[in-house]
Amino acid sequence: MVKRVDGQQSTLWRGLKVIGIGIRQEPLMFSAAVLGSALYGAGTAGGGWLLGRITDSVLAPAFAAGRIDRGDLTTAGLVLAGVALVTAVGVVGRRVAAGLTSYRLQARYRRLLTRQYLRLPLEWHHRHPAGMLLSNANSDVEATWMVFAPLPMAIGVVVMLVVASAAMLVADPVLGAVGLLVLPWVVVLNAVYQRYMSPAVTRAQAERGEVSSVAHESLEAAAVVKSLGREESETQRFSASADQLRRANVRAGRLRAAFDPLMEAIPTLGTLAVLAVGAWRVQTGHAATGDVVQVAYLLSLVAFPLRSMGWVLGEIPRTVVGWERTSAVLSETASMPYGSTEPAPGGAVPVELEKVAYAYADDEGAPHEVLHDIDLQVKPGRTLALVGPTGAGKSTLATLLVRLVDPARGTVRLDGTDVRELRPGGVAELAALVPQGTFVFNDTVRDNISLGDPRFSDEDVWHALEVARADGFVRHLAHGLDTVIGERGADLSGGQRQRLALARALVRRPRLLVLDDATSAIDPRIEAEILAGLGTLADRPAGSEPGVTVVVIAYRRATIALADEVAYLENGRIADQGTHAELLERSAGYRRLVTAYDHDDEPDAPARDLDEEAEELVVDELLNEAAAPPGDGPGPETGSGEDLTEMTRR
Ligand SMILES: Nc1ncnc2c1ncn2[C@@H]1O[C@H](COP(=O)(O)OP(=O)(O)OP(=O)(O)O)[C@@H](O)[C@H]1O
Repeated sequence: MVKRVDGQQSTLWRGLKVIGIGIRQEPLMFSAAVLGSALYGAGTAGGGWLLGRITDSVLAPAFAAGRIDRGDLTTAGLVLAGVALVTAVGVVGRRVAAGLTSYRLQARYRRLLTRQYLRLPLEWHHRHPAGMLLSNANSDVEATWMVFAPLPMAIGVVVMLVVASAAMLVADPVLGAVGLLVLPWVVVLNAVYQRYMSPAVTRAQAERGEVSSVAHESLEAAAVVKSLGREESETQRFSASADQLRRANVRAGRLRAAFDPLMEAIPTLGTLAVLAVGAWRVQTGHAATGDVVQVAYLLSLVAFPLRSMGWVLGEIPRTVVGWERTSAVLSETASMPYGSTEPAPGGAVPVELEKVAYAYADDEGAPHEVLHDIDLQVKPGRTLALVGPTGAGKSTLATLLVRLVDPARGTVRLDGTDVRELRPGGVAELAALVPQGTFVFNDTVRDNISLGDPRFSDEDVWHALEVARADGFVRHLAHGLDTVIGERGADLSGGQRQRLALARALVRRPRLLVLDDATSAIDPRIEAEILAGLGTLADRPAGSEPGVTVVVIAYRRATIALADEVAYLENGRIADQGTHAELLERSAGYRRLVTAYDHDDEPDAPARDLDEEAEELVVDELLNEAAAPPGDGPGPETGSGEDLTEMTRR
């Protein structure tokens, strides 16, 4: 009957199934909580029964005789104290165990979700906003398992309900029956409550996810919002979303507020009925005063289990909504297939792309191809600059090279092996990507570089920092490698953050390094030093290719100048490939783009002449240096480089 698919019943059924899953995962803790609750129920109901007996056998005779038997009174007091102790142990046990059940389940599902987020391929993440994922791992998990706080109480006090009902009927069947008349009303009330509450709670939970998404976006874009003076409109956007959540919560709260007093009132009305009928039955000699006291007391006790069942039923819609939202993520099967090929040891790897195409899914899920038939080779140890107008597909190509995504067609080969055939973790051993957006963890410099990997000693970390030309500023930090960098590296300059991100990739001694605009805030001279120094990272078997193969997405002439060759990408195709000079000569698109880089931002740059001069000096020098093999001689030492960086940024 419960399974019938109308709104309320199916919600209840689905909720019970989720509860079943939780119980199977925490059977011991849950049983302990129910046991504690049963002790409490038995103790409380037993106390009621005892009270009736004490009234009849100790108090009533004492009133009749006009004197009290101290022995009887002491025994009665001790028995009642014993029962109270059992009840107290039950309450504490139930609270602790119920809390542990709920929080352990929450912790387990947060871990599962986090693992799933990390396991799911980038394509899946493209389709799911980060705010939504946060909401899944936070409020949805909480909503799912909070039901385990009142549940043991509701189940345990069934004992109380049964004991109290039996005791009522034994004390006086007529009075007991009058008292038990409240039960059907409670069931009806709960059914009505579920029907109205379920959609209200579903709505509130969805709104909670939405608020979380908007908040996450606003915080992510804090700098943009502030710099463009959009605080007011962002505040309004957030307010609108928060307002929707408030309305949804208020609606759910109103329903709860209407339901709770009714739930309270029903047993109280029952007690009134028991007292009225009881007074009449005592008068007519059909019942003893103790029976009336006992039934009235037991009925007031029954109010509690009924309420706790109401709490559980009130939580069930949230449980169902939370579970559906989290299990949607957990049941995602999207994954990347892996082979078992071990990456062969060696030095710089050759890179080969053959007829590679890649498509993103649009809003309707239809594929939208952004890279078409890419054929590209990079010889080991060479540096290739990927150049192209915005949206040409450079970053997408970078993610394919390190297998963050797989091509829709074609093959990406590293060291002659299709990346799909490498064992899990194989690509990460060969290649490292430093992405466009530099991410720095709110952690020490050391952990930002090693990411907690114990394979890397402090010596390795310092060496990577040296190659990334980050050792200078790290040595000046208050605690060196132990300095905790503020959230997202807010304490560092853009160039410093980029160099840390670079060191993070370099410490892993990649044999292919992919830099997606990862040096844009670094002074070109330092950038040249970094690329020239990459060879010193190599700790490779004799006879293997030296150094590192580098693919660098370049936006500045200074960066392009550092490459051995250039691939010019236009509308998702390789329009031309060759040296910078060759492309300047024969590719009109490339020429236009590179010239545009030269004159970019012209109207807005106040120190334009100085900028141009500085950049041209550096670029000319670099173009000359680029002709010589890397590592021919160290570049000039240029201090922090941040000032020059700002001058020479396009
Ligand atoms: N997550 C995504 N979902 C859908 N389309 C995307 C996604 N990321 C990029 N695209 C689209 O793919 C195309 C190539 O984007 P990509 O970021 O690779 O270009 P790019 O050359 O690196 O651009 P830029 O120089 O601006 O960084 C663009 O048309 C872009 O709109």
